[in-house]
Amino acid sequence: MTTFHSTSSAANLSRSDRERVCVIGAGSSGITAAKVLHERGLGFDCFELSDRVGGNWVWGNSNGVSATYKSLHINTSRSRMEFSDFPMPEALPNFARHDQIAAYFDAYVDHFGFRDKITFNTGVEQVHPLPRGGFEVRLNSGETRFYGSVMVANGHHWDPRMPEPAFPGAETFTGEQMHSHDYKDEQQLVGKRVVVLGMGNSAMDISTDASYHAAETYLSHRRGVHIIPKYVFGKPYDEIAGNEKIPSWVRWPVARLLMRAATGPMSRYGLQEPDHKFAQAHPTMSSRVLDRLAHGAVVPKPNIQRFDGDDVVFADGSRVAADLVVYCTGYKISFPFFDRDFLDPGGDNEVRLYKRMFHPTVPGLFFIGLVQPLGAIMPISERQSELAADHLQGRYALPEPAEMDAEIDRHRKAVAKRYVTSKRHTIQVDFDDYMRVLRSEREAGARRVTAAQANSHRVAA
Ligand SMILES: NC(=O)C1=CN([C@@H]2O[C@H](COP(=O)(O)OP(=O)(O)OC[C@H]3O[C@@H](n4cnc5c(N)ncnc54)[C@H](OP(=O)(O)O)[C@@H]3O)[C@@H](O)[C@H]2O)C=CC1
Repeated sequence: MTTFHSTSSAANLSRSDRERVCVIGAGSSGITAAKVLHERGLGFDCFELSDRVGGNWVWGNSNGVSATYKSLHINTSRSRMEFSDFPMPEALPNFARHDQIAAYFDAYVDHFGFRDKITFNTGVEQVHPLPRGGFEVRLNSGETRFYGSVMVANGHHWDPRMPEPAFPGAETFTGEQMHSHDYKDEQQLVGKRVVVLGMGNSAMDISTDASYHAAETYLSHRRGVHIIPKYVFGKPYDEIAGNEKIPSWVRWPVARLLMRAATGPMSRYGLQEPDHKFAQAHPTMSSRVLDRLAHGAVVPKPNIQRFDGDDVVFADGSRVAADLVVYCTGYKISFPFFDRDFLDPGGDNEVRLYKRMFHPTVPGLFFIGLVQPLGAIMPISERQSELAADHLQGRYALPEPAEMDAEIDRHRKAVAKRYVTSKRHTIQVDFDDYMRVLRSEREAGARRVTAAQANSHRVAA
């Protein structure tokens, strides 16, 4: 990673600039960061492209980048996704719909009273770390401001990843091709012969929608996954052994047995058997797709091999005529406001961050919610925001750069060992384990503060 040097002449920030934080985005992670800063009495501005909070969860969001579709229901249960100090209303279903979640986020902002700190309809266009510390931030209004710290919460499910390279014949395929990000409602599927590609949660939802509205639905996949039903033995699946006190070596073997009992092998549904164990991939959750496969309303197919006129040809040589191919092939991590030679996850989705949130060489640059958990992101963003705020208030100290680098390397090795090799897993974390890591890191950082204070007293004496 290269170190960026700003061209700005504003090398020194005023004291009030230095104490101020810029929060990028008012989605689920941005509002969490803003709420913590607000409660701690720290000065900040939060910038949001849209005219409202909620980011990805706002269907038809005016920011133009929400991935939400009309039928979307979250796949983490109410008790596991709610903020620690703001319970989700009990009247909500266990797996809430997008508009219920967006309303919950709206209510959170009003409950804690920081809406006036969010500047709506305003994008952050550029962030330059300054050589002597702090950041120059340019807004799409043309205004430039200076901040001591930046909390990046721009999300990582908005920049579509198309198959790379494109399948042979894609340029002459006579049907329509689109990414799941452009799927908004069932009208786009009505009466069509649809091929859905992928085995993540977008593919499950869209193939299920298609099975009710399209003429034919095919689910094409290059790798099998363990599809998890939303309820297992009458309980939301994520409540079973979901507790940060339970280590993952206990949690996952138990979960594996339960899931195996609940669904049986994936080949019974005509799908490929996974080449990995349960919890070695980002979880794919859907009770409904299993039914639709069992009903023959969704027809499983191997990966797309090529296109031929209006035919989609699959890896096993079978072919179907199709009107629409929906690529549910995931997302790129993108920071359009950073110079590429400063920070660019590129096509590989790789970002080197200490404890998945601290830039190791640029003080004051924090990333909130830049993880893909086996679980919900909101409680994680909350804990990350508390840690960043502790750091800003001098209650949490980072270790030396070499130690941060070593931790990042260790983490990358562990991710490579634990998860299936895929660009979708570069920022994967195990929810309960990571929550525990953040808790113990908070304590470790507090001890570093005490040690540094003791040291400086010794030097002064
Ligand atoms: N209901 C909900 O709450 C929903 C949540 N989500 C979340 O949004 C995020 C994004 O999900 P999603 O959009 O499904 O994307 P994912 O990244 O999770 O999944 C992408 C899928 O596409 C496959 N793929 C990628 N590239 C290719 C290729 N070139 N050829 C063939 N297959 C390919 C991947 O296979 P491989 O594994 O081999 O790389 C994987 O099966 C996830 O965190 C998900 O949980 C999404 C939809 C609904």
